[in-house]
This record gives sequence, C-alpha cells and structure tokens, in this order.
Amino acid sequence: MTPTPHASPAAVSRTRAWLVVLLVALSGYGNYYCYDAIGPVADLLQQQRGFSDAQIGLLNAIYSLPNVVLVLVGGLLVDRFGAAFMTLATGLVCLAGALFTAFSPDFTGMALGRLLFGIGAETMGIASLAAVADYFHGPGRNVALAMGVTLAIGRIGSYSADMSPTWFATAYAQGWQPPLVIAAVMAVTSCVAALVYWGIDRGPRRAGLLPTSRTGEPFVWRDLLHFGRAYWYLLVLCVLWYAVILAFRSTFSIKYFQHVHGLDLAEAGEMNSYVFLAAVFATPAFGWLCDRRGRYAPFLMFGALLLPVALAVLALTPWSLWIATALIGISYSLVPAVMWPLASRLVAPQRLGTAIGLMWVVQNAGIGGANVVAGWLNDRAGASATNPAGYDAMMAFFGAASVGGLLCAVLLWWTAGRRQHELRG
Ligand SMILES: N[C@@H](Cc1c[nH]cn1)C(=O)NCC(=O)O
Repeated sequence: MTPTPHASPAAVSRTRAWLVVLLVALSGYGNYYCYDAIGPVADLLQQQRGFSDAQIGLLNAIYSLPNVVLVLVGGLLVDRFGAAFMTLATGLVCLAGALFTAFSPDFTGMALGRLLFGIGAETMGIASLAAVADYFHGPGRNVALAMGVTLAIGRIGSYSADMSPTWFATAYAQGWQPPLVIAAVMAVTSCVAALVYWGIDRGPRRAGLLPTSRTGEPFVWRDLLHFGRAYWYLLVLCVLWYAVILAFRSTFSIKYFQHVHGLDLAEAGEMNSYVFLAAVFATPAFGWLCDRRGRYAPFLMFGALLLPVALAVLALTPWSLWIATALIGISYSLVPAVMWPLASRLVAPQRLGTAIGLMWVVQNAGIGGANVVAGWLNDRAGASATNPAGYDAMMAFFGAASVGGLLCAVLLWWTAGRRQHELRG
C-alpha cells in the first residue's frame, strides 16, 4: 500500500471526522430513499398512469443497466477529483434525476429520470465509502464502525421509503406525484449535506492531512489489473454474495415465503423487512466489533458462511422461518460491515474509488444476471403455490453461488486475512 506522503487523517480531529460521517450518511439517506421510492407508488402508477408491470420493472432496472459500465468511470472520477467534490456532483445528478422522475409528463421522461438518478447514485455510494476511508484509515481509527454507521443510515433511508405510505398518507392520498416530490425533497437534503461536507473537507485536504486525489496523472488501463490477489477474491465474493442476497431478498423471497412456506403477502413482507431493520442496528455493531478486535477476514468468512447455511435451512428443513431469517439478517449486516473497510485496507487510498468501482461494475452485472437466471429457472420449473418444488432449482442456484462466495472468503482469509496479516496492518 502506498499512502500519500504527509496524509495523516489521525491529525484531523475526531469530531470533524464523525461530522463527515454524519453528513455523508445523510446524503446516503436521501440516496437510498429515492432508490426505493418507486415500489410504494407502483400501484398508483398502474392505476393512474396505466403503466404495465414491465414498465414499473424498467424504472428500477434502468438504474443498474448503465452502471455495468459507468460506475467504474465513477470510481475513477472519485480518485481523480476527490470524495467530497464527487459526493456533491453526484448529489446534484441524483437531484436532477429525482426531479425528472417526479415531474415528467410521460413514461419516457420518468425512465430518463431514473437513468440519471442511477448514474449519480452508484457513484455517490463509492464517494461515500471513499470519504469515510479518507478520514478513518490507519490503525485505531474505527473505519469499520464509521462505514457501518454510514451504511446503516442509508438502510434507514430504504426503510423510510417503505414506511412512507404510512408516514405521508396525505401525500399518497393525492396520487402518484406527491410521494415522488417528497423523494426529490430527500434528494435536496442529500445535496445540502454534501455541500456542507465539501465545505468542511477543504481545510484538512488543503493542509495535506487527507489522501490527495490523482488529478493530473494520466489514466492507464493496465492499472485496473494491478490490485493484489486478495482484492480479486474480495471482488468475486462481492459479486456472488450481493447477487444472491439481492436477487433473493429483494426480488424472490416474498413470493417464495408465500408459495413454499404458506405465508400470506403481509406476513411474507414483514418477515423480509426484519432482515432490513436488523441491519440498521447490527451493521455498525459488527463494524465496531471488527475494529475492536482488529480482525476483518474471519468475520467476513463467518458472514459469507451464514448465507448458504440459511438457504439450506430454508430449502431442506421444516425449521421455523425465523431461523433462516435471523441467519440471513446476520449475514446481511456482517458482510457489508466488513467488506468495504477491508477493501480500504487492501488497496492504496488513492485507488479506493477505482477498486470499488470495478467491484460494483461486476456486482451490477451479477445482480442483474442472478435475477434473470432465477426467474428463468422458476418459469422453466413452473414454480407456484401449487408447485412449490418448482423453486428447488432457484434455491440450488443461489446455494451454489453462495458456496462460491464462501470459498472466496476462505481464500481471502488464507491470502491476506490471518492474524499475522491483519494485526500488522
Ligand atoms: N453497489 C451497491 C448496490 C446496493 C446494495 N444495496 C443497495 N444498493 C452496494 O454494494 N452498496 C453497498 C451496500 O451494502 O449497500
């Protein structure tokens, strides 16, 4: 690892560092709220604007599509122009996207809005992690706790969007548009937080206390391949773990709980939401634990192990759904709490944006691919409430991918994550 000469976040006061976390997390709150704002208005969009299921699906799919390429560019820009500038710039792109989505007269305009929002939002996610790494890298700086808090406040944004029909019932009673205007207001909040962060970051950055960006250095494509072996294990784990957890939890789990385990829609949705709610509290707690013990890879390995175990419990045993839900909840909290701090330890600070960008390019492709493959397997086997065995192929596919992820976590631990590696760094 080659830290910037003179960069020493330890010289930045803890209060300022935690203020940065708070501001970055607030911008993440707005970002995740807007991301999840389509689900609650889906029914209203169908009733009032006549959108089909495919159109509703496209409003979310179009978020990921450009990021199969563009989030890498975003990561490079974060390294080049710095996390603070890029959080603000992407916040403004997200706001433009949210406004387009809320005020467009037709579907095409809304889809363009979601496209713009996706382009800004994923790069903002990278800028947020890079911002926290800037202020917390180095021994005893609690990087995992700080990243855990940032992710947790983002998860509250998603939870708030899910709860918005209850919290903003009057807006929902007026139709599809007011809830999307509220989402745009959340995007304004993101921009204000990003602006304040940009303002307070200028002092320590100019004083050389933070890693400097790489402005002026020419971009060399070959640089992309020059990460160590442990980074590549982390990348494959990231792709497989997020592909399984998001394709299962965000797309198919509710339907699976209904058809295979006999829950009604409300019960299935509630069961699924506990995973999410648990992550709000458990992600920072696990981050704190990792920082305190100074160990990351063993926790990552344990989190990666719980996913195939949970899937096996769901698919192969008659045990209570609570057991699998708790196991998925722990995995969903533990893996992100460790993965991003570990990434910040495995690569040089000035290349963190590029490193995460590359991970998220493949991750976006993996999430999209896993959704398509799982849907195809279910259709092919005729999975339904009357044919619950039709879900077996999907569960086997998710199980195999999650075992692949576990294998990468073991290799990562073996290569760079044992006691003598981690306590040294
Ligand atoms: N690239 C994002 C994808 C994501 C996951 N959940 C919502 N969006 C990512 O990996 N973010 C880190 C995270 O754990 O939220």
